[in-house]
Amino acid sequence: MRRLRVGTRKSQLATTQTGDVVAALKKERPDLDIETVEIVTRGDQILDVSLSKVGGKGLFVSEIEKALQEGVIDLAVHSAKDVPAILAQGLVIGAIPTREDARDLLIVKHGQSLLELPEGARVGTSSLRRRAQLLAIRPDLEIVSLRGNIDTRLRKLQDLDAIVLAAAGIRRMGWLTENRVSTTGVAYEATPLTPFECVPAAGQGALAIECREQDTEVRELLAALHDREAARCVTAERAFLAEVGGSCQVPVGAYATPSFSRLNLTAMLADASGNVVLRGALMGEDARELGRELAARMLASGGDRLLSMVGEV
Ligand SMILES: NCc1[nH]cc(CCC(=O)O)c1CC(=O)O
Repeated sequence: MRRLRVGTRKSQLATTQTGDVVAALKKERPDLDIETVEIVTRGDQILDVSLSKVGGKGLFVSEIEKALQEGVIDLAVHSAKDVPAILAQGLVIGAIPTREDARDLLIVKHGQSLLELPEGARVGTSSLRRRAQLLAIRPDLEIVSLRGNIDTRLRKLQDLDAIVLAAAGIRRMGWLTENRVSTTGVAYEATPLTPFECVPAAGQGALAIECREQDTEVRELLAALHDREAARCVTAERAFLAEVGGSCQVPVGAYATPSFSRLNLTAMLADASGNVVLRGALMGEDARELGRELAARMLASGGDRLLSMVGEV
């Protein structure tokens, strides 16, 4: 086996996640020579503009995909929710490891729940999906744009009443114990938002390891890290996303859970103000088909009009 080069973004979360995957690979194959290659993406460089304005989450992934295509790296570890619905030419998701908590976490400065936050409280998030769903429950909130890595965002809570982050990232960093988020010098109370309050983003909480389609050696190696159940759920969610044409310019959520041999998929489409939140749920056997079918039904029952309004917000 040749030497393996693993690509990662440079953020603390990305390098931690990549470190976990590299450790798992080394355990599987102690003989491998594995090198980590840090790649600075445009998404990491442009921090002063909201993602929905600069072209979406693909910005975190496209440079890394190029490095894969060119053979500069052999595999890349992504947060599954940052991976666009359609991959670059010649690339595949070689493995989806066991999923972490998929929920969003409301992290509050003074320990209240979403319903207890004071009138007009300032809540930081740049995600249109989170914004719409928070405003649907609490229209009085002032949603403040918040970008940067999760460590940066946690620091910005200093000037706000609450922020929303994915539970998975905080947990993987080792900063979440019970309902408490603590990192250097700060500790805050946190409450998970249920998927009924806030449908998570497609793939949230899961990692996606991308590689070249033709690279059978790497694909065989990655099969050892694959979690079939997590992959089925993420596949259904991503099929929904692909069908609605979603990037993070659209408030869209999709979350699947296994239910015996079937999957239960819940999805959400909204306008950015949270005035209209369309939810749907469907069960099915085939993950891809389920995602497509729920998307088709929700688009047909008003979702298509919601999506066409998004540019106007
Ligand atoms: N877009 C940034 C991003 N990509 C993945 C995660 C969290 C970890 C995950 O969902 O696996 C985050 C931060 C956040 O939304 O809080």
